[in-house]
Amino acid sequence: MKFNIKPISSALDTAIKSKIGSKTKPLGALGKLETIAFKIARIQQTLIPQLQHPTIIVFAADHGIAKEGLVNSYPQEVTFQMVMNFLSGGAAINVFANQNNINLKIVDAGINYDFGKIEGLIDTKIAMGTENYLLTTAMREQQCDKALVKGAELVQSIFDRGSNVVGFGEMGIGNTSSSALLMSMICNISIVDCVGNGTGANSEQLELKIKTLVQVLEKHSHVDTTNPLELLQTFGGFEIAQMCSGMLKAAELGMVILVDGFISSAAILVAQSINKNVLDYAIFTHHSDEQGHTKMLEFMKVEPVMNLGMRLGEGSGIAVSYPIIGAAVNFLNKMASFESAQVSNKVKP
Ligand SMILES: O=C(O)c1ccc[n+]([C@@H]2O[C@H](COP(=O)([O-])O)[C@@H](O)[C@H]2O)c1
Ligand SMILES: Cc1cc2nc[nH]c2cc1C
Repeated sequence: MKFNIKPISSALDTAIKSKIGSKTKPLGALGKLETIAFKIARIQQTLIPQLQHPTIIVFAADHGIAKEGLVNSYPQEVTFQMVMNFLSGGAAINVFANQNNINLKIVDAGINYDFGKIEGLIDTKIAMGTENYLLTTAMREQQCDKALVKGAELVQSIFDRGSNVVGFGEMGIGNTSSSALLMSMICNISIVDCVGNGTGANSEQLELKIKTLVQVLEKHSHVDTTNPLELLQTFGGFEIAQMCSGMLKAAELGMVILVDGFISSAAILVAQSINKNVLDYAIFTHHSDEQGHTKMLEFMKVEPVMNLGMRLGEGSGIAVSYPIIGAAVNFLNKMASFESAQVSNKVKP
């Protein structure tokens, strides 16, 4: 798949900065809100940006490795059980998305469960979960390609329905392990520094998780670390692959991309090694408590909107931070300027 992501033009940068500077506040006093407003105005190439039809997509999939219980605290079934919970409106993401009027889409990217015909679940299923990467690659090449196509198509359909801001959330028992492996390979950071507690591993479980992932890396020691698609195929998950291509498509369409926690960030980590420009379109909504997230964010040289010590996934960080992002757009559009409000902007020399 090819993505044609335009680097963002800097033609409006001075005008946007000057509009932010003209507002009735001391220079820089809105802190990070100013950075967010600047970024969104830049993505949309306008001085009056709008957030239209915000949508969070929750990509859910299973991981072969999780059947063994070597890297995960909760059983694999929790993936489909939580998807049922999403569909009946009882999960954290339902509560926060409703609170902030965000559209929610739940996607079966490859869950190890047959849902039959079920209302509200989008079917982009590639298989009943990935293979166990202790034994073979997580995906076959065609499966990885198919996942990339489906993720991009889904984002295109959301754009076609009038959305210009899209958040990427996920659910998948075992997916912090895939994310840590991808991070270790792409960032060239020891796996020990990429692995964290996931859903809540204790010290013994964490030790086993690290030991297992070291074995996985030994098994795949010949993988080409400069080839992001090979990495995705070897260590990825179907939800991570679909998020990755969805993000690249969103950037191609000029949408604002909202990134959630560790797994969502791992997806854009892969995406940015396919096309660096994707980062220009992305807002990292929160700093997850998952151990590896700090170094992953540092590697991409990005600063998240907030840190509430959350480590849930589902797109919950996106939904909770959304009012902050709305505030950034609102101040840029609605605050008076020194001139319009006739407030003196003369500071003492
Ligand atoms: O988003 C995060 O930063 C985050 C951090 C830790 C865990 N999670 C969620 O927990 C699940 C994966 O954890 P694990 O321990 O099974 O690999 C998956 O469903 C994620 O949504 C999510
Ligand atoms: C209960 C539960 C809810 C989740 N939501 C995202 N990942 C999750 C993992 C578990 C275990």
